[in-house]
This record gives sequence, structure tokens and C-alpha cells, in this order.
Amino acid sequence: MSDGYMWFEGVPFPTAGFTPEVLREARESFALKDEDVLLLTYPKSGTNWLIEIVCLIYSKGDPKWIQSVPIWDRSPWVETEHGYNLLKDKEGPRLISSHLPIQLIPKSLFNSKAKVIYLTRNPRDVLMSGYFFFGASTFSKKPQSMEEYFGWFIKGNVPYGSWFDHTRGWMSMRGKENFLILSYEELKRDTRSIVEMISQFLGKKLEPEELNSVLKNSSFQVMKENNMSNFSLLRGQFLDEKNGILLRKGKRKCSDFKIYQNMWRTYW
Ligand SMILES: Nc1ncnc2c1ncn2[C@@H]1O[C@H](COP(=O)(O)O)[C@@H](OP(=O)(O)O)[C@H]1O
Ligand SMILES: CCc1ccc(OS(=O)(=O)O)cc1
Repeated sequence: MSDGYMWFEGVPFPTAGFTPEVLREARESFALKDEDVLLLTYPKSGTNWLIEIVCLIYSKGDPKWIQSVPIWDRSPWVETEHGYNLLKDKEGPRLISSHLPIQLIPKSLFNSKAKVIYLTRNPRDVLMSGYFFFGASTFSKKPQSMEEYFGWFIKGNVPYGSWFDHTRGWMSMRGKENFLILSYEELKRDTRSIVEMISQFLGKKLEPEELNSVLKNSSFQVMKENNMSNFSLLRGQFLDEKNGILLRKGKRKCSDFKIYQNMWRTYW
């Protein structure tokens, strides 16, 4: 009997939008080019913030692109049916997103000079963000409570598997010339410096006014209002009309601490 996931090589994926055939073909046959940029994260680590920043760096701060094309088409997901089909015939340098753990990523990555940014986030906030997001989605298993979701998270029975394995796997690439490893927390603390670091890593020098525009247009408030980036286009079909929110709050809420307290009480 199905447990609400499509399992591929020991990793759980949602049952819609993912197939073993695409996952296998992506790993075995997808050819990364040296000029591609790969944005890697475990789900709920600030993926879409990073994508927005990189898109704005590529457009030199001009918001036209981010205001007119859905975020999943600007930097498609190599592991989804939709993303894979968009990417495989695309010419020129590509922005590519992925939540895949290292063992499932296209093998061609390891022989290419494609630039890779891996964004990490502390597991406590990833857990909380995932609890609300997947709880409001139609494509993933819905937890009945935070305690239940915590149990799944610790075992890796959540979309894309274990945070611990994912992070350990990708952190092993630390120090490679074409890898930039960042955290959500440092991006939040010193956004300007980290955005400058990203643009330097990508070889895209920004003039001061261009940098200001990247910062403004990727800010929490502006992204929250951008229908091409805030997942409002997914409401109804993939996300709850009311609770299906990508940009939940951008900082911890007092009520989150209550949930943590109850969770710790249950487990310890
Ligand atoms: N521009 C931005 N600035 C700060 N945080 C952002 C952001 N855009 C998205 N986020 C946060 O990134 C998390 C979603 O990550 P992902 O894109 O990987 O799904 C959400 O965290 P919270 O749920 O803790 O609010 C969301 O609020
Ligand atoms: C399970 C598939 C899926 C879909 C959307 C997600 O959100 S995000 O990319 O992390 O913002 C995560 C996983």
C-alpha cells in the first residue's frame, strides 16, 4: 500500500510531478554545461529567495523578468517532469534549481565547471517551515500535528528525505572551486554582503544602483507581493487557498516557540 510518497532509491518524493523515469534520466543523462548555474537546497531553506536574487543579478536589478515569468520557469527544477522537459532542450547558460541529495544529482555535474550554490538553513526553522508548507499542500503527506511531523523529519520521511543526509552529502563539496556554500541565516543577517559575494562568484559585476535594485526587489516584502514568486499561482491546485503561503513571515513567531515547547515535551 502507498504511504503517500513515491520512493526512488530510498528517498521519498511527492506522488505528483515526479516519476522514477525522469529521476533516473536526470541522474544518468542530463548534461550540465560549464556555463550553467545550479541552485541547490534542502526544501524550505530559502530556495526561492536565492532564485530571486540570482535572477535579479542576471537581469542587473531590472525586475521585468521576475515580474513576468513564474519562478519555476526561470530556474526550473531538474528533477520534476515539468522542469526537466524545459531544461533539456534549452540553449545557452541555464539557471537550474534542485532539492536533490548528492547521490541523485545528474552525474555530469562532477565533470563540469557549472557553478553551484548550496544554501543551508538550520533544521529547526526548516522543520517549522516544512510543517506549515507541506501541511497546506495537496502534493505531500499532511501531518496531523507538529509532533507527528517531527517524527517524520527525524527519520527522513519527508519530501527529499533526511535533512541530515542532504546537508552532510553536499557539505562534502566544500572547498571545491565551483561551489559556494551559504546559509539562510547569514543571507538574512548581512544580505548586501552576501548578494555581493554571489554576484562576484557568478562573475556578474553589479553597479551600486543595480545592487540596490537586486536588494529591494528580492526583499521579503516585495517578494511576498510578487505573484510570479510567492506561489499564489499554485493556490487552489497545489496549495490551500488560505494557508498555502511561501513567504510565511521571514522570522520566528512567538507561537512557534509554543509549538517547540510542546514538541520537546513529547519527545524528551
Ligand atoms: N525574500 C525573502 N527574505 C527572507 N526569507 C524569505 C524570502 N523569501 C522566502 N523566504 C523564506 O524562505 C522559506 C521558504 O524556503 P523555500 O523557498 O526553500 O521553500 C520561508 O521561511 P518561513 O516558512 O520560515 O517563513 C520564507 O519565508
Ligand atoms: C515536494 C515538492 C516540493 C515542492 C515545493 C517545495 O517548495 S520549495 O521549493 O522548497 O519552496 C518543496 C518541495
